[in-house]
Amino acid sequence: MAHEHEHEHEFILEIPEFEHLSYEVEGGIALVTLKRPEALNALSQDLLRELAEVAEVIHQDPEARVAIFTGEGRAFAAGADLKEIAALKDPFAAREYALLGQQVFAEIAALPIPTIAAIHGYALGGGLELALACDLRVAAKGAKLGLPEVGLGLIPGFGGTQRLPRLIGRGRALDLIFTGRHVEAEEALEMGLVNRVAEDALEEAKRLAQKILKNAPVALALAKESVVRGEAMPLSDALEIEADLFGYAASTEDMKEGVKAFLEKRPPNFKGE
Ligand SMILES: C/C=C/C(=O)SCCNC(=O)CCNC(=O)[C@H](O)C(C)(C)COP(=O)(O)OP(=O)(O)OC[C@H]1O[C@@H](n2cnc3c(N)ncnc32)[C@H](O)[C@@H]1OP(=O)(O)O
Repeated sequence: MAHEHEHEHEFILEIPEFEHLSYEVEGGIALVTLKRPEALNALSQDLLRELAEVAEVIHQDPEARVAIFTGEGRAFAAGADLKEIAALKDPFAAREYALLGQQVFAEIAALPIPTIAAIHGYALGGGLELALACDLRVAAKGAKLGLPEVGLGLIPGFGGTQRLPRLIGRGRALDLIFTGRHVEAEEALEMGLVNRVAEDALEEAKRLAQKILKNAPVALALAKESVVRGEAMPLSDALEIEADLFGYAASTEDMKEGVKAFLEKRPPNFKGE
């Protein structure tokens, strides 16, 4: 233990060797790129497990202040891997499969930093469900989003029946779930399914991340925590949490700096403390 003690100020982040995705961080932005372009980034169990690992890396990486999820090739992700779904032996195996996807996406949804899905090409089924586990969605013009599962005799099983109605309302969600239709970026924007539409989704997601990065890091984490925890509670309890987290935010050095900078008519210099 003495040895560990000597190095207590050194923190070495171990990044696993990923096979089906890549992870890089630049200027506070963590970029996760799905890398199964030959299958339109279909979410195999191996890829899902790597997504869980990368969520853990993001959690631990002090350099990662906003995360963007994107896909290599011509799609964000065309859903769960249908070859693997075809091989599921019985309802129990299929239930485990849904639970795996749900757990992985729950870990992404619970990340303490803002997350953005940069969607181009297709975000279908599990691919859209991954995007729904992110805080924000940016779509490229021409992108197609949908939950086509009922056309395969399935239902959305990686959180789609829960996160979609919470995001866009029950009526609009059931329209997409019952018809399985693909909505284009512009319609997705109208229904509140995406936050922004641009020529280049990744560039726009990076611009959005830059705007977010100007703000106080602890405040961002607390704001997200308040929204996420509040969703699962009655309003009166959730408001209490909001007040507690507001109290916490008000005790940070960044709050002092933010208010001081405003009064001195200069941009703030936040330290994340
Ligand atoms: C709980 C979650 C459940 C689910 O997510 S269920 C799955 C929901 N998703 C879907 O149903 C979408 C399936 N994919 C498609 O409908 C089509 O693709 C597209 C409309 C997205 C694109 O069509 P096109 O441009 O003609 O490309 P292509 O030749 O179909 O796809 C290129 C390669 O990608 C493979 N692929 C696409 N989606 C999946 C998938 N979801 N699972 C496994 N493989 C997939 C194909 O098979 C093919 O591969 P090869 O070149 O070897 O024929």
